[in-house]
Amino acid sequence: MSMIEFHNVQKYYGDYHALRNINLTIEAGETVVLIGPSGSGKSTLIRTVNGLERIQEGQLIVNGQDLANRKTDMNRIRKNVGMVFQHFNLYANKTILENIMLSPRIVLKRDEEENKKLAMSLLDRVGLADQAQKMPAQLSGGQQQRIAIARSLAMRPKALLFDEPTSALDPEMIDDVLNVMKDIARDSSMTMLVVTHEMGFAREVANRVIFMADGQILEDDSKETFFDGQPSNERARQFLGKIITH
Ligand SMILES: Nc1ncnc2c1ncn2[C@@H]1O[C@H](COP(=O)(O)OP(=O)(O)OP(=O)(O)O)[C@@H](O)[C@H]1O
Repeated sequence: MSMIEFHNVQKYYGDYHALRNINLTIEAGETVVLIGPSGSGKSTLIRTVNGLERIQEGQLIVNGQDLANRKTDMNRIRKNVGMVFQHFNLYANKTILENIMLSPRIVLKRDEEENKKLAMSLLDRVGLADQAQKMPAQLSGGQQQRIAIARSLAMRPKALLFDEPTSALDPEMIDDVLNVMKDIARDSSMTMLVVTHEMGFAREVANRVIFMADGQILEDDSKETFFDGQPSNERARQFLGKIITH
């Protein structure tokens, strides 16, 4: 069974056709990078995968569940599919440790001691074990984003969605966040769908690169084809030329 399957998916905002006949299959363990110009539908596509946006037509199967079916339990989907946003979205009035422990405690009813142990090991994994008792506002943007990633991992999801996770960060913080993401991508049990313009990340750890424009997928290549062989689609080639700086 594939982790994520789009079959002829259509998504509208009112009259606006935001996703046009999306067909896409992502296998468990794959790291897929989604690129494309502003307004091409990247966020919309990624947000349909955990039900933040509903689709109007077609079939979308995530972890074996059909998201087009209104009876599908979205909480179950969100337990298995985590999301990291551009603006971290940490709970401002809770400590870093509490931010990580909250959902597993409430949603998974994880034992308190085990929950704390896992939270501390995740803080260690993102290089911030010494920040456990701080409040989010005391941390830099890059540190907050690494906490948001640790918080997603604490649910032990099967898939993680990243929506431009480094685009709100100061340049000097970006590498620390990308290094954490690369570490997760190398873990073959995690499926990752990442909207980013960080082509270094894509070159290093992506299995595939997908190019979207006007709500359509115009190119879906292995990273080798995409970066070395040149994409066959003209717009994808032009876009790539613009975002890769040598
Ligand atoms: N809630 C909404 N209501 C109406 N239109 C929307 C909504 N969300 C997005 N859109 C429109 O859908 C189109 C695709 O938006 P989306 O945010 O998915 O693009 P994107 O490729 O992620 O862009 P960016 O790189 O700028 O974030 C845009 O034209 C946008 O204005």
